[in-house]
Amino acid sequence: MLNTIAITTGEPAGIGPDITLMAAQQPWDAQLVAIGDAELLRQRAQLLQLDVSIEDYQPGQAATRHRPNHLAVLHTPLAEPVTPGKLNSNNARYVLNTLDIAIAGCLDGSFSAMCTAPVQKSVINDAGIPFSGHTEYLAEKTDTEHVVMMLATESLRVALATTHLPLSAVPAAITQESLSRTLHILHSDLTSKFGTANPCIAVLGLNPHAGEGGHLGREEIEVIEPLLQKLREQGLNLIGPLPADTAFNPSMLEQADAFLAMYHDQGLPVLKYAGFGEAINITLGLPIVRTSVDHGTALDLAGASTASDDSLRQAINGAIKIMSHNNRIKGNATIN
Ligand SMILES: NC(=O)c1ccc[n+]([C@@H]2O[C@H](COP(=O)([O-])OP(=O)(O)OC[C@H]3O[C@@H](n4cnc5c(N)ncnc54)[C@H](O)[C@@H]3O)[C@@H](O)[C@H]2O)c1
Ligand SMILES: N[C@H](C(=O)O)[C@H](O)COP(=O)(O)O
Repeated sequence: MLNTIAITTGEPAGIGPDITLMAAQQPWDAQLVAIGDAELLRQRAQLLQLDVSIEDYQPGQAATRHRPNHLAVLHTPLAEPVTPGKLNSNNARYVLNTLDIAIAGCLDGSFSAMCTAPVQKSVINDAGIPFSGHTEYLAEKTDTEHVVMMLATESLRVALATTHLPLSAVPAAITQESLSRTLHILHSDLTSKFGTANPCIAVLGLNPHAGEGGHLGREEIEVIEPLLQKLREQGLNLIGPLPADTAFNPSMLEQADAFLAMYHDQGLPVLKYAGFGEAINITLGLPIVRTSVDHGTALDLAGASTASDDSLRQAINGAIKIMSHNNRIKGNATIN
């Protein structure tokens, strides 16, 4: 079956339109449908001197394999014209409209997966719409109580126990209930989406040196370790809580299928240092498949021909791989 992947083109003043057009230049074993303003994409292609023909996509039309240098666009109108690099909060609703269309299409089966180009969280909030990130927005719009953000390269996967919240709010958000849900989702999605049976998960501590036996914080002793022990008894393969500074050592990198960091900037700098531009962001625990780039809107590069589309291409490939894995599992389930 040919998969149809919706690509939300992200913040219109950023590099989302640019990298979508760049990725459209190559063949894909899927149908790609960009969700964004068709005229914006035409103008950006002209500015970047990319020979990509923008074609109208109508919802429900038969799926056809992506043709290089063509881009099917489900036209979603901007509120106001865009200057690359210049944010305009009047276009914030447009950005959310593109996400809503992709989510609805994934839920009703029109799309097999969605792949998101970066959005500028600040300008959406400036428009008066509270917005923490795609991860939280997707959870809310799909009525999913708990999701997990995971970024992955070919050789390293880092998931987060907490996502976009101020550092001062992190300790209170690390509860046994939340950690337990996160670890169950991580365990189950590493198996179902990545084919890793009985995945080994290395869990980081919250405090320096994982609390140094309680002298540098007690969350490891009071919250994390007892929970890990309980989950081990339920069969999860868990290591930790590990001191975060030494957790990413060669032996642990060899052993662990994924790392769980307690907060955004504990885990993501390591991952992005290891593979910025090649990593992808996957939301685990959703009823739909969503992958994304590992970078932001790069306003400084919009319309300038210097942005790389590597991470978007990886994100599209990641979605295709997850879907083929899901299909294999469904096939096996039918045979068994
Ligand atoms: N998936 C997403 O929607 C997503 C992800 C990360 C950040 N953001 C948002 O993006 C905005 C800007 O964030 P930031 O400045 O921290 O990060 P950024 O990734 O936009 O930029 C960091 C640096 O990396 C460079 N860069 C980024 N993407 C690149 C690419 N594809 N090719 C070449 N160079 C690239 C930029 O030019 C800049 O120098 C923020 O609002 C942030 O929340 C969104
Ligand atoms: N935390 C992500 C990163 O650093 O790459 C980024 O902010 C995107 O998050 P969402 O996918 O939730 O928008």
